[in-house]
Amino acid sequence: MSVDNDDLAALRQRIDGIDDQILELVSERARLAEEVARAKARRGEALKVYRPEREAEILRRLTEHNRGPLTREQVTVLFREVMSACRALQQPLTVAFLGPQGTFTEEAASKHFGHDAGMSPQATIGGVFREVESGAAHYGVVPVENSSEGVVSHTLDRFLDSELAIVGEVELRIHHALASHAGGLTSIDRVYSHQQGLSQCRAWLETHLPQAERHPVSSTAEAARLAALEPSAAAIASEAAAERYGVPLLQERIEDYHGNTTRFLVLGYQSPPPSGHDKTSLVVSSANRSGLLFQLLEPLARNGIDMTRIESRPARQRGVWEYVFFIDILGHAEDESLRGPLAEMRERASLFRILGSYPRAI
Ligand SMILES: O=C(O)C(=O)C[C@]1(C(=O)O)C=C[C@@H](O)C=C1
Repeated sequence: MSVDNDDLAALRQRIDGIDDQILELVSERARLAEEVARAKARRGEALKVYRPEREAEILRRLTEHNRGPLTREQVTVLFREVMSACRALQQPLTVAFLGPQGTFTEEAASKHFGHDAGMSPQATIGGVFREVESGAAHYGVVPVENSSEGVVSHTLDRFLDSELAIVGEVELRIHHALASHAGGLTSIDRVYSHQQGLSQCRAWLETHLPQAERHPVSSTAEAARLAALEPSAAAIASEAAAERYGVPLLQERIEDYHGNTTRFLVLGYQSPPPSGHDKTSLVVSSANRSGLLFQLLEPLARNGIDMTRIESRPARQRGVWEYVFFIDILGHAEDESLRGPLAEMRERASLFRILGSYPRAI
């Protein structure tokens, strides 16, 4: 054996030793998680297996301690999977998401809950809400906004007639690929995607596929399924969806904006306690008079509360030209700094509902 081979064998032997230690430690951690489940049962909290604030705290601590060479993202993925397995030992969770399989929402749900959660694809955003409302799923994941295309209004509207709370958020970098059996761009006569996919790649399409018809469909995964059936069609979808439906990639990363990111909400019946890095989502409205919005927001401005988003939507049941405002602010509703301003807002509003306080996306 050469010296090089000796080196390699020695290094692999050390890796084997470390893997044995990791296995030993991960097993010990899993046994402790089982003990945590028994402790929760003794306190009458058996059903509260998933603790978003605790998971966020663990991930924050570990990424702060991380000295490399693994990146923050890699450490987060590893430990999310460890927690996912430990959670599944306590109770298998079912997570409804906007399907079908292969959507970006599925990717967001897996990113957040890991691969040991049971995933239940739903055809519509309303379907995801219904699955959680009926108890068929423990949690739901739906898209709420995209950095280049703005709000997913159907998600916001659905909160107006649902008791569900927001228990978490997930941010996912969205990379679109063009997938087709056509072999080359010039043979493509139609492009399928979700409306958001078509919009997020508008400039690319105008430059590279001006001749092709755009066909919006229910999801990017459905687009990949259709492109698999029609040789002269292409799909704008994730690489994972193209692979799932066996459609070759013609071009990767065709999104117009490099930082293209979608934010998803995790829905459930739970109010996570403060984690130290939280966000609060509210829906507010008031009688339609001048200065309404200023009046509602003034307590936030006066107390230096950061507002990260505001959307207005027609109030529907409340009357024509009446609006509700969906507002996100930094902090937890139980934080001392937020209690006063929120109480003042509540007094000024005719509709005031906290949709949830939850750990900020990691
Ligand atoms: O600390 C808890 O409450 C646990 O159940 C343990 C644990 C973990 O694996 O660390 C698992 C699930 C929860 O979502 C949070 C953390």
